[in-house]
Amino acid sequence: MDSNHGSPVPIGKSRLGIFSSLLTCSQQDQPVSPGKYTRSGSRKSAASLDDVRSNGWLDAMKASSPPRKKLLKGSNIQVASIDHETEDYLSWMLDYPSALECFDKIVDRAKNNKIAIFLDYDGTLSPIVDNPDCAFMSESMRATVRSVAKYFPTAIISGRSRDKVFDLVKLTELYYAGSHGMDIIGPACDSLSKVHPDCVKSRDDQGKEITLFQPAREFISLIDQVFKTLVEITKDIKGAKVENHKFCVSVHYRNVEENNWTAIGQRVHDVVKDYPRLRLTHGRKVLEVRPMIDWNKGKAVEFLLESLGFTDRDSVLPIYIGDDKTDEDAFKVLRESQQGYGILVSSVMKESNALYSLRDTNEVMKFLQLLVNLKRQEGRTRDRP
Ligand SMILES: O=P(O)(O)OC[C@H]1O[C@H](O[C@H]2O[C@H](CO)[C@@H](O)[C@H](O)[C@H]2O)[C@H](O)[C@@H](O)[C@@H]1O
Repeated sequence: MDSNHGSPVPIGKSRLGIFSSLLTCSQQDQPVSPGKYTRSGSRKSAASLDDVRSNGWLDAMKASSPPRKKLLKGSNIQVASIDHETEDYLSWMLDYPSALECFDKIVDRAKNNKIAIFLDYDGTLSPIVDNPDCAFMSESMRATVRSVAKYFPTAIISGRSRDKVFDLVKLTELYYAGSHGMDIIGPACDSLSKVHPDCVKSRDDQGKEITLFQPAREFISLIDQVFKTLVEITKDIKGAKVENHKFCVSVHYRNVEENNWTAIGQRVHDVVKDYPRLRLTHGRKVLEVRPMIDWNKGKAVEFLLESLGFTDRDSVLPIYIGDDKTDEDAFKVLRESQQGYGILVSSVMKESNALYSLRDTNEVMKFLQLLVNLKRQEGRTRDRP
């Protein structure tokens, strides 16, 4: 397991032509190198699998012994064997078992605890699309998240600005952390202001008492200045898009022709190198300029757990679902504290600090629906005479 998530990757030039020491996260869309997970089995020996992973055995066994002949999805055609890519992915699932297959095991841990749900937005609740302004979540996903929030404290933790992610999710019953956790609205909580003097008590649009925490507040004008510069220096690159997320800036190159990636990377790098208090990170076909502060999605999870009143870590089971490199900070916090579960959303093999996996947003919705059904069933059992 790569223990260096979130820390600078070794010096070298990336495909974007940037010195990778400046990138605190490595290439996102890139799957792990072939060979890391081989068709002969998992990269780890069975003996080294921990208790949680070993509960994905059934899934993993099925995965590592796929049927010799199988029906092609949606047809009656028999194929001699599944392709190598699928076989590699199934082998990868030995290390990151399906959270759907392991659902009972996951919730079993929560028997005497409350579950708290943390959700990333892009790639988790909405599929990745070319235009970030059109990354809408489906109505069925919205209804599912609304139901989840009825039974469990639920927060969205996104790289987008808090306002933008709220405009997309549109659910007032959730808590929101925007700008990679640098802009949090959580429940009112007195104890937090002792640890974080920047906490401000406020009221939301509905008049409800809330805690507002913006640890990078002093960077707002600097970020705005850098945003304007980045818009200017990328305006002649077709497909480039720059977003101002108040505490960070995103420079998208998804729609930029590949032969211009080096140019865009170099220009962004040249701007950021003049700001020692800013750092450059790398997401899914996006470069992100962020304040150099010790704060990330993992810290946002800890902050929200505390503001929700879960000071005793044994009383809560946090579940964090995300697809991005920045979500690794949250997975890592949960993994290291052995407090909850990180679930990686990925249809390609990736190194992760998560314990489980889901393939795509559809599987995320199925998982969330299972949680809701569980609570409804518990309610029916309780109400029975
Ligand atoms: O933390 P998240 O909620 O996952 O936000 C991460 C970034 O998401 C958005 O960009 C990504 O999704 C876009 C829409 O699907 C896609 O076009 C882009 O290539 C992805 O990088 C958002 O626009 C970024 O600002 C966020 O940082």
